[in-house]
Amino acid sequence: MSSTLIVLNLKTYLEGTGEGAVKVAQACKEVADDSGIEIGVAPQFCDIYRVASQVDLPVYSQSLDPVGAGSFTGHAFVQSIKDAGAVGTLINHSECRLTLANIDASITTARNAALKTIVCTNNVATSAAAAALGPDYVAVEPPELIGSGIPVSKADPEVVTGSVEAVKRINPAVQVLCGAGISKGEDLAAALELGSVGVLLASGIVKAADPKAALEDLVSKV
Ligand SMILES: O=C[C@H](O)COP(=O)(O)O
Repeated sequence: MSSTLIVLNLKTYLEGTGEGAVKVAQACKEVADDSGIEIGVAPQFCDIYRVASQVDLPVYSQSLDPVGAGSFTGHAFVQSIKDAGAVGTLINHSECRLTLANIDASITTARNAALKTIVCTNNVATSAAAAALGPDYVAVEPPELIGSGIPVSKADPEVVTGSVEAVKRINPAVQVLCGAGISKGEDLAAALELGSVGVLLASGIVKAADPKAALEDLVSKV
């Protein structure tokens, strides 16, 4: 496997019993095996167990709550997420934003459970702030480009290079992903050219008529 990382966020695009998530995850696994590029998938909470137990690929939670075992209701409990088979979690996605204090607490909670952490950010300043909290990855995504089909690597390359530079300056151990509008091989190649180590993406693959073909195109230029 190369050090490039692709994380496919299924958001709430797939309705039904979770079979759709398993099918997309299986396509990710096949393309990862063929390309040698690590591909992870972030399904709905309730599909983590189904996906992780049926497909041998890294599964991420779409978020988690910084609560321990005990008197907490309606929270995404880290130990349940881990026991369901997740290896990591997104934190502070643009569609599930947290306060800075809760981002910090979520990173600590995930790290204590040995889950990888991907903190999403919306600009260079928040990438710098996130890097100071020491996650494994910062994933910079301008919200206006999310789901737009317009790749961040073309529309706003400076937010990627600026985040890479800021993160490196603040905490060189943190790696940078980028996302928003990424769907094609040229988008991933451009993202890597800009200094990120991979991409966080969703609609371009999940909503494609043939997600496996879309994934094959995504990795075709690396
Ligand atoms: O989590 C994924 C990002 O929000 C990007 O979404 P998108 O690929 O649909 O633009």
